[in-house]
Amino acid sequence: MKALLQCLSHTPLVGHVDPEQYILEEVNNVIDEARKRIETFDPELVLLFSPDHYNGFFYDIMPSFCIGTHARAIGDFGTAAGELTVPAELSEQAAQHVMNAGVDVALSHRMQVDHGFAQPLEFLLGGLDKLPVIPVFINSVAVPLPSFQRARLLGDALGQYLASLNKRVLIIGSGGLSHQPPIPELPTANEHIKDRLLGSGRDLPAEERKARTNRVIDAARKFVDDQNTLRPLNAEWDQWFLEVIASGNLAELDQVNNQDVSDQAGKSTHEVKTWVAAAAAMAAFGQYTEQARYYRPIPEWIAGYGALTAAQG
Ligand SMILES: O=C(O)CCC(=O)/C=C/C=C(\O)C(=O)O
Ligand SMILES: [Fe+2]
Repeated sequence: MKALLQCLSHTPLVGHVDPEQYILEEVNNVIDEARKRIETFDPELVLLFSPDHYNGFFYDIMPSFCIGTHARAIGDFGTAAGELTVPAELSEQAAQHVMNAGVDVALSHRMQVDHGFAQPLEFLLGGLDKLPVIPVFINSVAVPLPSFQRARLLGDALGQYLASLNKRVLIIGSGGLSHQPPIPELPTANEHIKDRLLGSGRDLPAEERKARTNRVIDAARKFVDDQNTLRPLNAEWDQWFLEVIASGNLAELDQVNNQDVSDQAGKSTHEVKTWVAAAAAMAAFGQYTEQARYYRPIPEWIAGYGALTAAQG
């Protein structure tokens, strides 16, 4: 088996605002099982698709997609901080291959990443530096957003390249499903936040980082009490999306309209494009079959929380 697909929601709220113990245990069990499957697969390389939340990518220059040859996690919300182990040459070759395939991707020799990248590496592999990781950013919050089709084509191009390497590749999609946590938006931001979104947020003072973290925690507590304080989770949309990913009929998503997704499932639901890209990369290795699936709306995490594993065959 040359590739294994693991899609997993992330949440910065874990450990800050948690659901009831039995739900926490259920999720921990899902992660443990995913981790065991990965250990058995014994990957030599990881392809990780993740969004960012205005911690590494800003409106001074916002690419739709970016591949890193070096990446450092900032350690927000208590996630791990430090360098990822990135195979620089492979990342650069992968970027060239993607460009040759007709998908224009940015390249970063100094990528700054947040919990979107760090959390799956910690949960699934036990740390940031356990295995070589090609980090791929997909803009999922800063309009204008890339389309579902472009995310699929990005994933397909990367999968084609990795399939040629003759390595065991773990492909991870980090984020989703329906959710709309409080993330500032440029048109409605005050002057200070606007400046942060334009790039000064790259190096946030500790006090402001703390305030920002607390703001999200407060919002989660309010959301638990009243799910109309933010856009409500949409389990029906999530189940539909999971079914499409599991079926492998990814081109079905090409027609999905970004505005409809924001309206129906929440503005951060675009993070599921990491799943689309990851599944498309997996499909480039050959037909895949779903191995495991989990879904539960978890208001404490402001998330339709899900996981999906697929293997070749
Ligand atoms: O306060 C901010 O600017 C950012 C808040 C933030 O990072 C929230 C992130 C939420 C998720 O990553 C998620 O639910 O997927
Ligand atoms: Fe996120």
